[in-house]
Amino acid sequence: MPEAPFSRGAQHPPTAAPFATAAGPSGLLTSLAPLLAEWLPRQRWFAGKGRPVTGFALVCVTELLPWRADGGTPGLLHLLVRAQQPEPPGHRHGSGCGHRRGAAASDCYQLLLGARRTLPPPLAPALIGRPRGGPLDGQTVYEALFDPRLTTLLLERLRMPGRLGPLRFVREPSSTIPPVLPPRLMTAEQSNSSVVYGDTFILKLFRRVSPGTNPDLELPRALARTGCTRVPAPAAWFEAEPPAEGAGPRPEPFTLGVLQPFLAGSRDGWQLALDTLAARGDFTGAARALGHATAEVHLAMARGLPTSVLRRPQIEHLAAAMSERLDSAAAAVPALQPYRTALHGAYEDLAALGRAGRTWTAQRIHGDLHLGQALLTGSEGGGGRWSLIDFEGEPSRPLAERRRPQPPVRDIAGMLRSFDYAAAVGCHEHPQEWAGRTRAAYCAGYADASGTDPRDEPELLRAHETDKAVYEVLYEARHRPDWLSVPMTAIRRLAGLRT
Ligand SMILES: Nc1ncnc2c1ncn2[C@@H]1O[C@H](COP(=O)(O)OP(=O)(O)O)[C@@H](O)[C@H]1O
Ligand SMILES: O=P(O)(O)O[C@H]1O[C@H](CO)[C@@H](O[C@H]2O[C@H](CO)[C@@H](O)[C@H](O)[C@H]2O)[C@H](O)[C@H]1O
Repeated sequence: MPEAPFSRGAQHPPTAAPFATAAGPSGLLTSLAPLLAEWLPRQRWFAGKGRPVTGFALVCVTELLPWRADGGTPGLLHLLVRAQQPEPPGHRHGSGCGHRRGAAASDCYQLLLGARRTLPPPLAPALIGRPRGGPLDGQTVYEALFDPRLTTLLLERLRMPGRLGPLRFVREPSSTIPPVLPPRLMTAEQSNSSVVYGDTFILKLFRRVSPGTNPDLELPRALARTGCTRVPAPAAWFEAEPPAEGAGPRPEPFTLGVLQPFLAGSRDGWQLALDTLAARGDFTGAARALGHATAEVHLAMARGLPTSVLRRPQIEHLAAAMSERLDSAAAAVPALQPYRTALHGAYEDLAALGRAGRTWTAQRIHGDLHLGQALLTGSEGGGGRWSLIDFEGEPSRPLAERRRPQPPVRDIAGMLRSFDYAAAVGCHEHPQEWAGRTRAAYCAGYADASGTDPRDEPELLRAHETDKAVYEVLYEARHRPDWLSVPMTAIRRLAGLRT
């Protein structure tokens, strides 16, 4: 792929004036490639772990801040690059984020690179390397999100929207973003990267990106329009409109980052559950309130976005997709093999209900709901309030699939799986009992607010729980092999075997 145009930005925060564009610098990618090949696979958010990176292709590059050769000021480069890798073993269908050619795949990543002559000591952990040749020769290149000067500039871009080369910065007209908010990079384990500004806003930068609006922008905006206050409403965002690749059509814009209010002092449900377990406390009140909050968000999504009815063909298709995911996961994680037949049974039961004339409503859902996606502000005993975040869906699923209406029980199954995880990781002496009590409270809270008790549809719930546990097996095998036993215990239970 030829190097894409290199867009030069203004040195100061954007104005409404158009930005100048210069021709692309030759040798940029060539000089960065060996450094990125070493650095990228080490990042928590790199999705292609375990497979070599065989090359890079530039999708677009934008100079957000020009660097000075004498090292006077840092520079900031925004890149979208495709990392070329062989397909993973047992791969059936793509992530939807990348291109595929033969047995090769290439996911597109968003990179923000700082460039300075020398790195001050506090930025040492951000080092990527020193390119040889190319326009960055003589500079030190680093992860820009560690540098408060550069993350401040990003906020400025969002505060005063406009275009810069392929990038478009948008602010919700009703939102006010103050000019000076000290930034700090979040250090939590994440699938993306987030910067908190003065405890007022949080900017999430998507790392693996694909054409089309990210549901983590689309759904919170739609929920805000319905008046639902359970989800922080986007205040600003930015996207890229990269040039067409080859003779193909111009891709849809890629959502790159979303700024939303920061829920200061909040605690996430995962930490809260573990703390409660450690203190041998009761989590059922919190779970009930969380079920209530989940139902409120589901009702708002059903009001504000299209819904559909799942009849026999759609139910059979849903069951077949689950079966396919199971086969694909079992090819990648052999530990699943002994349980395949029994697990397929859950999907067959679902398909049988479809054949018998059962129908369900599908709607937009969260898509990857677990305790870590629920934030409690205030104390749960003293009138605390749950909010839900991170509507991106399961990161490894194709974007089109994540944006499709689905049965809301999919989210409920996700949260029920999370109670299982908490009981296992929190070392409860009777994990299944604790998880059972917590599940019952959550479902009861959901039923109170929605009038629908998920336990009344056992086949639907079991099929979704099984699908989620299979996803988790793959997720843990790739990201946290030490935790593989947690979803594997559930797999054995769901397959009807003793744990
Ligand atoms: N609006 C918010 N207010 C407070 N903390 C937040 C907010 N949004 C996200 N966080 C924190 O950032 C973490 C990562 O956010 P998340 O959207 O889940 O990113 P990722 O998709 O990278 O996992 C969350 O677990 C939470 O601790
Ligand atoms: O929060 P993300 O969008 O990055 O979601 C991914 O990572 C999650 C782990 O951080 C993973 O969740 C799994 O582990 C959780 C405990 O750490 C547990 O509460 C969840 O139930 C379990 O699924 C999630 O699956 C993955 O998509």
